[in-house]
Amino acid sequence: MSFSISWTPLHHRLHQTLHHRELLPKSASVLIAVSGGQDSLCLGQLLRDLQPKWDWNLAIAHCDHNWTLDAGLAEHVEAIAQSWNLPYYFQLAVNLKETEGAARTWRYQVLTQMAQENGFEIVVTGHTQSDRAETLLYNLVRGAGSNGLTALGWSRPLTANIALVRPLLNVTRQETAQFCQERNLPIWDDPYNKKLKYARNRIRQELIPYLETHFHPQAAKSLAKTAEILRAEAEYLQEVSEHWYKEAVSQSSTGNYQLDRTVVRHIPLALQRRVIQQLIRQSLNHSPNFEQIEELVGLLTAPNRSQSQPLVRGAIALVSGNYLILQIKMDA
Ligand SMILES: Nc1ncnc2c1ncn2[C@@H]1O[C@H](COP(=O)(O)OP(=O)(O)OP(=O)(O)O)[C@@H](O)[C@H]1O
Repeated sequence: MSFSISWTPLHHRLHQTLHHRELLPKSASVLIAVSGGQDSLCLGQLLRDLQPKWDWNLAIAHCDHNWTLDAGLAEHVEAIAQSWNLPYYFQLAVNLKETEGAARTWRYQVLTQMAQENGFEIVVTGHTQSDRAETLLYNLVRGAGSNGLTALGWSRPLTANIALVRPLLNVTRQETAQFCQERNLPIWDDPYNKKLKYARNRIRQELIPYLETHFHPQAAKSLAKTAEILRAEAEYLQEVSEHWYKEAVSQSSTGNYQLDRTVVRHIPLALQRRVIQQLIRQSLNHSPNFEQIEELVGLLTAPNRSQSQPLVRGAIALVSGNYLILQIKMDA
């Protein structure tokens, strides 16, 4: 049986966002990552409502952490998928550490694999504007460059053929809660959300309310806006630095990656740092920290034969004439 529902302002906003940003093409196969929480339930319901206009092939995915406090959650999400008449995919974790980081890494691996094995081109998550603000603060206090502060983009590739899309980044958590209430969606009350030992929860429940009470009533919205501005700037810088990296990089006769210092020495510092970051990533498969990058920036103008402290796996950067060479230890 098919019936149409009338669209709310939230439906229209999502529809327009999807058009403007070209996030979910018509007739695409879309796997909706549903945690059982208000944001992903709201996303699932909205996409179902918009489906007749877009002709997507929708399905639900749930990753079961297999943690004690999650007992019953997977069945709850499965029942929702059934009531929505959508295929349901799920994966059970084995001995997953009870930390935010471990859970997140595992979930993205599982979602990617589910999409790959079942022919989905896009995985969507229910991340909201509120998540974006929290992520920005979380990364800011740890010390981040514009990449870290761009905090959750609208889309990124998971593999060459599969994209991760976050369609609700201009929707607040308050709006998703209200939508779920209006549509009577059965939100799973996640006990882990209440645990203040998790940094994200403390930011959500203590820091943001504090900022909104004492500094700016729309602090979360402003932070999300900053993330949006920084994202475009970071993308631009990345594009330019990739150009310079290609200009400067080569491989020595022994196969080590090297930069031509005469090329990199005169470009702006912001680009030097990114070029060096890329050199270390490509040759050592390692994301360098700020101090490691700064040390190598210093070598761009250092005398011949200068060298860095050992980097990861004992590799060092060495100045040889015009070149800054990353030397990987053969026995590493
Ligand atoms: N167990 C799960 N199964 C399927 N999808 C999930 C699960 N947990 C989270 N998600 C998806 O990820 C979105 C964000 O969830 P949450 O904020 O809990 O994750 P997070 O670890 O903070 O993510 P990130 O670090 O990517 O921000 C949810 O809206 C949902 O789409």
